[in-house]
Amino acid sequence: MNRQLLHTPEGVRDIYGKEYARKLAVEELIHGKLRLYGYQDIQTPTFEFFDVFSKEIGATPSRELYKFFDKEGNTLVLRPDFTPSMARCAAKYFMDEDVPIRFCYAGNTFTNTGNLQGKLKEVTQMGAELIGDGSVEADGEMIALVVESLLSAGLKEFQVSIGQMEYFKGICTQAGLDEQTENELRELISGKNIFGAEELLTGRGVAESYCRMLLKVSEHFGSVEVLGEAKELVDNSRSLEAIGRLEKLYHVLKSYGVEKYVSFDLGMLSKYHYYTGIIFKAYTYGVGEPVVKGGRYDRLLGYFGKKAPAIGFVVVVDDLMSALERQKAHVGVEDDIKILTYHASDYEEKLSKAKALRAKGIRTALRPMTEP
Ligand SMILES: N[C@@H](Cc1c[nH]c[nH+]1)C(=O)O
Repeated sequence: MNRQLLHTPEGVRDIYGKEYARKLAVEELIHGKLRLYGYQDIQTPTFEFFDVFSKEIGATPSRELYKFFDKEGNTLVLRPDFTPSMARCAAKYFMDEDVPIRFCYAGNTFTNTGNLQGKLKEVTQMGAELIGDGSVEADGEMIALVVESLLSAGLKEFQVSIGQMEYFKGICTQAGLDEQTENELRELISGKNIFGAEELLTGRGVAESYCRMLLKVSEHFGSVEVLGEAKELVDNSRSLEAIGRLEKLYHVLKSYGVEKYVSFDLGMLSKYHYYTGIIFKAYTYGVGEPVVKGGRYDRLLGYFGKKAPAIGFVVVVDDLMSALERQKAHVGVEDDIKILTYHASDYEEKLSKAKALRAKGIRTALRPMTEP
């Protein structure tokens, strides 16, 4: 037999038995929360036209996409990220809607990354998107929903770290950075490579005072006090408004009673360029990657022809499962199955017994008796 046939490629895996039962149970708990907040299920296709994830969208870099062709020669892409698909879908079916719409969804995403760190290339994500509401209350609802979703899944210790793209962008604009420098700097700062960032800024001749402000961005993380400190350092209106918004958000989060799960990090910058306001990530111990990622993307729908602010997040279910497993906090699953064995002679009798048990909600499977 060809043993190779039994293997899956690098970065994808089978999930079965108890592990899968637990994953489904967690998905159901989170789904319950999303529905409770009034989010409606939506399903978009697993693959889309390449343009939905193109460079202008600011989504996953092209080299990380799984691309293929259809018979007509169109380039198709396995979705690496739900957000552009949701934006496309909202623009298509809710073009004239002016009341906020709430979508929730679950499915797998695919990224063709290197084989480093044993990262999965196919992961299950569950998410929610609130489209058409640009308010700080909408930001608050999203963060509260993240907290409640994680709690409902059985996670107890986690932190939702909140950043604001506009704070950083405000300083970049004031410092007169071109787009390329801004992008390079964003990557260095997100990777906490401060030496690299300093080298870049001095190399590009950025004024000393702006260099200081930009390099300081990565130091503004921690509890709500960091907002005051960050405000002291800047004098451009864009960055100041960003801080003002975070202060209001903190107030909303206190009303939800979730502030103890929240911290701030102004150096948090996403690899996605479609974010325009707050961005956030939830971390817990046991996994290096965030278990939740999200943010505001007020201009993305415009790309698909609908002007509407939007905010959303995804729970990376596979990473959440790893964390729950390591923390020994996994949900209990009922996996008792009653097995009824039968001979050819008593099949009818066993079948009616199985039917009666199933009618009572008892999981029952029939199995032919194997002769010794
Ligand atoms: N799709 C984003 C998360 C998100 C959902 N909605 C807005 N942001 C990600 O994968 O990081």
